[in-house]
Amino acid sequence: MSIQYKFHPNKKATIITAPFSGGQPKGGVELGPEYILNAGFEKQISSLGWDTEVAHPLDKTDYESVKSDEKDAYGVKNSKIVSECCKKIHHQVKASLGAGRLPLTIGGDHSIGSATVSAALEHNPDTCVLWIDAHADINTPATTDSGNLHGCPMSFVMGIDPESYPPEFEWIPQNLKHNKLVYIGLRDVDDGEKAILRKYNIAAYSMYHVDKYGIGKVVEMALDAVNPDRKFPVHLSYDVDAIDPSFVPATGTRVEGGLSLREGLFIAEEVAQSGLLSSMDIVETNPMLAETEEHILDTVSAACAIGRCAMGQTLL
Ligand SMILES: NC(=[NH2+])NCCC[C@H](N)C(=O)O
Ligand SMILES: [Mn+2]
Ligand SMILES: [Mn+2]
Repeated sequence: MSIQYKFHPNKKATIITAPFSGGQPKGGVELGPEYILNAGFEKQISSLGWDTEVAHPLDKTDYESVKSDEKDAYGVKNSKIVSECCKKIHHQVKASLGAGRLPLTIGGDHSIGSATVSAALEHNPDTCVLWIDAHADINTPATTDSGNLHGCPMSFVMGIDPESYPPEFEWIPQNLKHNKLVYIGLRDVDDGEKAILRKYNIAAYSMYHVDKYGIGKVVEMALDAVNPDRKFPVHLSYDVDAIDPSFVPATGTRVEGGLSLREGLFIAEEVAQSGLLSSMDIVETNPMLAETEEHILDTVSAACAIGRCAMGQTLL
């Protein structure tokens, strides 16, 4: 039986490329979308019955040559280009949703999460967010040590400590409520982020919970936390580093002790089964950090598989 998508009954999707690396210092993550598309991703999604199109909102803008490793007066790096890139992605995600299509944004680093999540919420304010990641990405410019903006998108969308934001981020709609976000896969959370998670009582399932309860129960608890009646649209923001680096080596902030590949794919399958998927990101694939050809293949294949599972591929 094929899955019914409540918010996308006509099964139309836009694959949105976000070839951008300015949210973190390492080069190569901007090549993620190209590798994923070259692996045949669009065909894989259309084979599942989706009417697909591909959008390139960043066009050929050269962000790489203007990227810098200097923190600004607010303690973060590259605010101008991150903001500019996010604005373009935000408008594309909103346009796709407005046209009745499921936006599937492929990165690129996770700084674009503030663009996609805020767009999903503008389209439907009931949307809840499943953030699958080793990291919480909820630093504010005041709490971040690294100054890397891919570690901050969730604070921007929630409007946590807005006085600390560079003016470039004033446009981001602060439209995500604290009870609408849930994490799975966490295992490297900064102290300032832990304080934020506690202060706002944000639902979070770390690898400890995955080991303790099993992934099936954890996904159920996660959906219960943000979508108890299973009626709200789901934005799935998937950082490939949630999966253990032994399966997904080519990513910029690897953390040992992650999800098995099957656990990682199960999350996407279960979101698909809920029928509530409305929009999605797959980010942080960095082919340049591979040490071997096999590393590239493993990582790109995992990114494609995450997308296929969320878009309705079943094992039988
Ligand atoms: N999207 C990611 N991979 N984020 C990693 C963030 C790491 C760290 N918490 C930081 O703020 O820099
Ligand atoms: Mn991460
Ligand atoms: Mn992330």
